[in-house]
Amino acid sequence: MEAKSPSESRTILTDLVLPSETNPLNNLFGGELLARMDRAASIAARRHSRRIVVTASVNHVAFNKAIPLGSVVTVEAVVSRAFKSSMEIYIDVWVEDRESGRRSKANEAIYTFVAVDETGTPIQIPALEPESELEKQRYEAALRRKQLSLVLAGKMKPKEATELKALFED
Ligand SMILES: CCCCCCCCCCCCCCCC(=O)SCCNC(=O)CCNC(=O)[C@H](O)C(C)(C)COP(=O)(O)OP(=O)(O)OC[C@H]1O[C@@H](n2cnc3c(N)ncnc32)[C@H](O)[C@@H]1OP(=O)(O)O
Repeated sequence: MEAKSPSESRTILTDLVLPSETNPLNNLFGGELLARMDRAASIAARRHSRRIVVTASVNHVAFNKAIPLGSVVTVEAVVSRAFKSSMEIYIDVWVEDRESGRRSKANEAIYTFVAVDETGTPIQIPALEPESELEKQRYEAALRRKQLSLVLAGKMKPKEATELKALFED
């Protein structure tokens, strides 16, 4: 199976914040943003694997900035590392200033998707070859995040999480 580059999975969704999608402070609901991120991430995972994909885990979400009603929001998802059947998807959320058009980073998230066959059994996917410096950094750190996610899910013993342990031993 031929390795793929992150740009082959990059998925960009741009949409408005409508009144029905806001909280009492007139900012975008967290749940609405999670849904937009899940949608973009699933397309990125599908583009990388060309298989049926399912969300295995939401590893990290940070709501750093509230996103006001009427904002133009861009959700950018890309595969940051591919393992055997699972993929880490890194999501950056940008908000566009209505006056200047300048984009600022509002949130980010990290999801894990697994490629499966028609019976729901995990299936082998192509490797990922990072190219830019940022892609390489995210690729390197992805194994630690996978181990942390597996430990939290009770699917890996902490003592087996060697990459994760190394982080605390530096
Ligand atoms: C083409 C362009 C246009 C496309 C245009 C249309 C595209 C449009 C696409 C629509 C796509 C809709 C996308 C909906 C996405 C949902 O919303 S799916 C619904 C929510 N998710 C689910 O229902 C999943 C339910 N869970 C499961 O089915 C199983 O637990 C899983 C995820 C398949 C894993 O199964 P398992 O028996 O644990 O299998 P196991 O072999 O142990 O693990 C498999 C891999 O997952 C990893 N893993 C398992 N759990 C975790 C965890 N908690 N954390 C991290 N990794 C984990 C394992 O480490 C392993 O990784 P690899 O070493 O193989 O890489």
